[in-house]
Amino acid sequence: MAGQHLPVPRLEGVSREQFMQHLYPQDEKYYLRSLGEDPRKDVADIRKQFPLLKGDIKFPEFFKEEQFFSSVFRISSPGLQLWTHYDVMDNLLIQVTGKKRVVLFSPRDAQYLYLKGTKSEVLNIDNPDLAKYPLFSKARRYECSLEAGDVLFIPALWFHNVISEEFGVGVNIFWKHLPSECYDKTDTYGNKDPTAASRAAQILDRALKTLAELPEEYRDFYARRMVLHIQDKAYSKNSE
Ligand SMILES: O=C(O)CCC(=O)C(=O)O
Ligand SMILES: [Fe+2]
Repeated sequence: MAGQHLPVPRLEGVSREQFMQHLYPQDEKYYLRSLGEDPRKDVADIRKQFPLLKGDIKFPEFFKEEQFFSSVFRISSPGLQLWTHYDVMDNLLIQVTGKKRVVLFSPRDAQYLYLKGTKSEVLNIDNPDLAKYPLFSKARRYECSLEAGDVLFIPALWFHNVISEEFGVGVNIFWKHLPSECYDKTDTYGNKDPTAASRAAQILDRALKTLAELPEEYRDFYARRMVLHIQDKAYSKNSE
């Protein structure tokens, strides 16, 4: 617009570096996790959402095509950390560029991880608050470093915590290890518990409400007996 003065950024006292840092902060954290066409209904498939990359991606032949669940494009900024969580599908995590540290915990160590849903409440796994999370010190950590070209197999239910040590591009592939009908049909992220597990958890909630009808001393006694019954009937016999 002729004659009109447009606002010019005031740069007095600000170096070019400072200004650039303001526009493109180096410590900015970002994370791309690709989604399906309709994120609520469709699963991510990098071959569909990024057709230009299709030819560059060759899925390792570890499973049959009908077991395929999703393939997710992941881009992370340096320093980005993903909290400890589990997914319900088998997973190949492929590092394309950059470096990542992955810490894994066995599903058997779930009792030490202070879970809320699929996530651990212990966010700082390198310097945990042991006053708040005393059992965490019992969790055995398995650590590895992924560099460009590395592929990590993360079995279903194994907990993982990921730090991108550099800007990183990766792809992961989830596939079904159990028969298809065991999984929740509404799951788009690969992290909804198998339907039998969710149903059992609901029934347990009902059992707990029923136990609450008893006075504390009785409730405690019958709750302990139920724990023993669960251990006897449902724990795997080949522990460790
Ligand atoms: O590497 C990442 O950014 C996250 C990996 C992850 O959680 C997964 O593949 O399930
Ligand atoms: Fe994951």
